[in-house]
Amino acid sequence: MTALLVFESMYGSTAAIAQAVAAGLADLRVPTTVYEVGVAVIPSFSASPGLLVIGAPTHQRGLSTTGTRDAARGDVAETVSRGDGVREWLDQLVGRVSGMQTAVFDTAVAGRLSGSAASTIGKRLTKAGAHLVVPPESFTVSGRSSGLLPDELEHARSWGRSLALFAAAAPAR
Ligand SMILES: Cc1cc2nc3c(=O)[nH]c(=O)nc-3n(C[C@H](O)[C@H](O)[C@H](O)COP(=O)(O)O)c2cc1C
Repeated sequence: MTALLVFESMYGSTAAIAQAVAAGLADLRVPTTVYEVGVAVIPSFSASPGLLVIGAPTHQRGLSTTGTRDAARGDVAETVSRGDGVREWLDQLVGRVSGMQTAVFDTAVAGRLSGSAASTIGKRLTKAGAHLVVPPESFTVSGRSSGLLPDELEHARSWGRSLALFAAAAPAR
């Protein structure tokens, strides 16, 4: 099995989680290609990855929009993602994911009211017929642009290892 991981990130935290998840998959011998969403091609039916993993920062309790990305771009000299985000990438993807094994994650601040980009992505994928091998996962940042809480990279690597196990155990579709 191989995996494709596509992420969006403004300040770098979701990018760092993406690399740690890929390292966890690699720990269990699942080669994983990681792409920032702006350069990620849409997987085709003929070249479908065994597992598609998608991650994004939580903005306004869900996926980023042009407006929230512009707001983030006002905070720093350069953001990691410079164009469209996962929301727009999913618009192109949803017709092609029926039966695909997927997993989704986000970064968010701690709290009951923070919302979850991963939950939004997961709903769109399952509605389009994809299978989530594990529930959506959130990794916690300490604030809007102040980075990940300690231990979140190890949490992400461990989640990556669990993805490899669940994807391998899932029935063929
Ligand atoms: C415009 C904007 C809106 C945000 N809204 C939320 C939110 O509703 N809930 C939340 O948990 N975090 C929110 N955040 C904080 C982001 O989750 C945080 O910036 C992100 O996890 C950092 O990841 P990144 O470094 O990959 O961009 C918001 C950030 C921005 C810039």
